[in-house]
Order: sequence, then structure tokens, then C-alpha cells
Amino acid sequence: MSIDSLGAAVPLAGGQGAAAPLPVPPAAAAPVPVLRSLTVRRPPMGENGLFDYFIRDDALVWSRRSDGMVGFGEAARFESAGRERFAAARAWWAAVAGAARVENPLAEPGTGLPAFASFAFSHASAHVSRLVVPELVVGRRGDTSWLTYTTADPGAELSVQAAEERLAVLLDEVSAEHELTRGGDRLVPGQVSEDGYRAAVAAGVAAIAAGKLTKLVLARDAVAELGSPVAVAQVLRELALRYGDCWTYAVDGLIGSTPEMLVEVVGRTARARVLAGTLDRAGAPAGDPGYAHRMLAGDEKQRHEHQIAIDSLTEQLGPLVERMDAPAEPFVLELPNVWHLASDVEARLPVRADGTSPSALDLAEALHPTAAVCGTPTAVAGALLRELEGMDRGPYAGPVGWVDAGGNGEFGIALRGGVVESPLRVRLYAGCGIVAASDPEAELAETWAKMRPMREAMNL
Ligand SMILES: C=C(O[C@@H]1C=C(C(=O)O)C=C[C@H]1O)C(=O)O
Repeated sequence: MSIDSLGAAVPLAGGQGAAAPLPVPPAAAAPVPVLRSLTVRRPPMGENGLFDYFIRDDALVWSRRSDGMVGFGEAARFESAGRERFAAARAWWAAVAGAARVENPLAEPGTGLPAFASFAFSHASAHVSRLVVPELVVGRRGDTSWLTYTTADPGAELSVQAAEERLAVLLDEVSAEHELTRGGDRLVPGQVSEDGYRAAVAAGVAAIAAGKLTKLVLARDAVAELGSPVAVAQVLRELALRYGDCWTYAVDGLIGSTPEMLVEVVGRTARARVLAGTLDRAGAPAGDPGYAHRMLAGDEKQRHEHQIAIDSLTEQLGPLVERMDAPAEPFVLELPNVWHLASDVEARLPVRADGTSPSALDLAEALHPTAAVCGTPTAVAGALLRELEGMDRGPYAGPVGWVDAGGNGEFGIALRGGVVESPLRVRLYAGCGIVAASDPEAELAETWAKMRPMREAMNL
């Protein structure tokens, strides 16, 4: 059970699977805008796909292998905090989707009315969780391309021409390109110093040895202080180009490229990609093709760490679904900076009495935080990581992604990224799963490897 849903579990009405505990959303407390939206098909995109639209620093982005969505402007926004942050967002989104007038000839997930979202890792975070409905969305899935125009203005003209004109205006206001090799940039320690991190890992290992928990994920931060304003759109392009297997995201200054999928929902199918077990590629010997497999799949500590993460996901997801397929053996995911042990889990979602299935937002709430970013048992690990890290994780390691009016969506775990705190300050975060056999020095080195994608994209 997630930390946040403790004490709030009730069965899903009429679920056909086993009892499906999801907290009931409270009535939407925030004003519910009446949105009108129009989706139109556009000609297939060129070779660059969506990358051609990574040109505004304030865009909302969700993209993988140049498919995905880029959002511009804002038609509506909802913000929440605390233990009810997910439930409040679900209630608001259900009310907005119910009240909206949606014209959508396409059946693709993400068409119609989508909202981008980012949630704080912890209920105790000062970071505000949010849903943002863009005014315009440019989307692509292979050969299918579309444009969605959404407005809360009852007097606005909702037509293809109005949508294209508005898009042209927004794309005209391109963010300034910067020389990526610049003077005056430096990376300084964040709230958790290197020594502080080593000490936290040692304390985590001691707590595990004392039998208080089996796995704990500990993170630290580092701050990029820049001599000139961060060129967000360029950083996103760099990330997306280098990390094609990852999901590149941007929501209100939370940016990065995550390899880990908390949950993707397409109709009645849910998928997750669980990662745990990491090997830095920088130290790998040349000419040894079996190295990563041996060091990860053949290593007891790494397998143990991975199994804990898989078990936590399947235990949470199992009761919510009709059928679930989890592989017996993980595979080795190769990224430019690291290798990971990875498992792809797929599940069939039940149909509830009202004819709907659990949405991406429902499942993100139920699954967050997994053992891959928190630990096991969840409540013990959540409390201990707050104490040992002594920092607010903000949106780091929280769900980031999008949901549409039909409940389809993708929520990655906000890893391998950072938060743009001001044009001259970007806070990077990275963490590692700690088990009984963990070594503080090795875990510290792993956090550096995990910060490498952002540092390289920022040329830092
Ligand atoms: C916590 C992070 O990554 C997580 C921890 C991993 C590990 O310890 O092996 C691997 C992937 C992620 O689940 C991070 O990137 O900050």
C-alpha cells in the first residue's frame, strides 16, 4: 500500500478483478472550467518528428523516440498538495472531463483532452502537484500526427484555422538559443553533501542490518549554477536525442529523461517498466560483451534489489487488475550512461460498474511510491529516507506524465532530471537502492552516473 493511501482504502465499485483498493476521490473543490477542445489530424511529421517542436523553454513535453506530445500555453490548471494530492487531482480531472465538449475524430491515446501532470514524491513536500491542460498540443504516434486546441473562453472560435494560427503565434516566440559551451557554469553541492550521502547510506545499511526494513532508496541533490539562463528546449532536445529509450519530460521546470515507467494505460491494458540494479558504463572493460549481464543478472545483490522492486509493483498492481504478466527473468536495459536490470509488466484492467476502467491517474496513485524509488516496507522506508536525506525531494521520483479524458495516459517516475529553480539554477537529483550489501562509496559513484545525462545535456 502506498504511504499516501494508508487508511483510505475502499474496494473499487463493481470491479471484476479481486478487491481493488483505491481511495474514493472527494468532490472537486476547485472551480471546474468548462473546456471546449478540437483535435484535428495533421500530415505525418518529417524525420525529426516532435523534436521540431522543442523550441520553447516553457513547453510541456512528453516524448520517446520522437513520438509523444508537446503542449503550449495553458487552458486550465489544477494544483494540490498533501496526502490527498492525487485524489484531489482525480476528482478535478473527472469533473473537467465530464463537463468538456470534445470534438475528436482520432482514436489515439492523448488526443481529445489531455492534461500534463507532475506530483510531489511525498505528501509532506512543499512542492505543489499539478495538472496542466495546454491550450495547444502537437502530438505524434508514428504516422499519426495531430493538433489539439483547447479553450476555456466561451467566445473563442474553435476551428482548424484558429488552432493553426494560434500555434503559429506560439511557435514564433521561440526561446533564445544559447551557446552550450559557456563560461561561469559550475556544479555545487546541494542539500545533501557527498559526505552526508555516504553517512546516510551507512545509516541505511545499519537499519537494514537491524531488521527495520529490507530496502531503502536514498537520494541526494546537486545544484547547477549557470552563467547564463538555462536553454531548456535545447537541454530537452539533447536528452531526447541521446536517450531515445527513455521518456523525456518537461512540466513547469521539472525536466529530464526517465528510463522508468510507473504505469502506462491504453484502454484496458496497463504496462510498467520496473528498474532496479544499476551498473555504470563508464567503468566497463572494453571487449567484454558479457560484462553487463554477468555483473547485473548474475549478481546476487543486484538481483535481490530488483526482486524487491518487482514484488512491490506486482503486490500493488495485482489486486487492481484482472490478469498480470510479469517476466520470471529481468533483462539488461542499455542506456548511454548505465545498464539497468529491467522488467516489463503488463496487466489487463477490469471494467467497473459504471463501464470505466482504472485510469492512468488512478494507477499512478495506487502504485506510487514503488520500492524502486522508496523502499520496502513503504511506510518505514518513506519515513527513514526523509530523516536520512533531510531534504524535500520535491517532484523528483514522483509521477510525471499525462492523462487524457478517457483515462489513457503515461506516468513515468521523474528520475534522471532536475528542477529549474530559476533561469540560472537547476537542481539535479539522483538516488540509489540500498540493500544489506550496499557500499556507501559505490552508491555515491552511482548517483554521479545517474546525474550524467543532465550534466551532459547542459554541457556541465
Ligand atoms: C533512484 C533512482 O533510480 C532508481 C534506482 C535504481 C537502482 O538503485 O539501481 C535504478 C533505477 C531506478 O529505479 C534515480 O535515478 O535517481
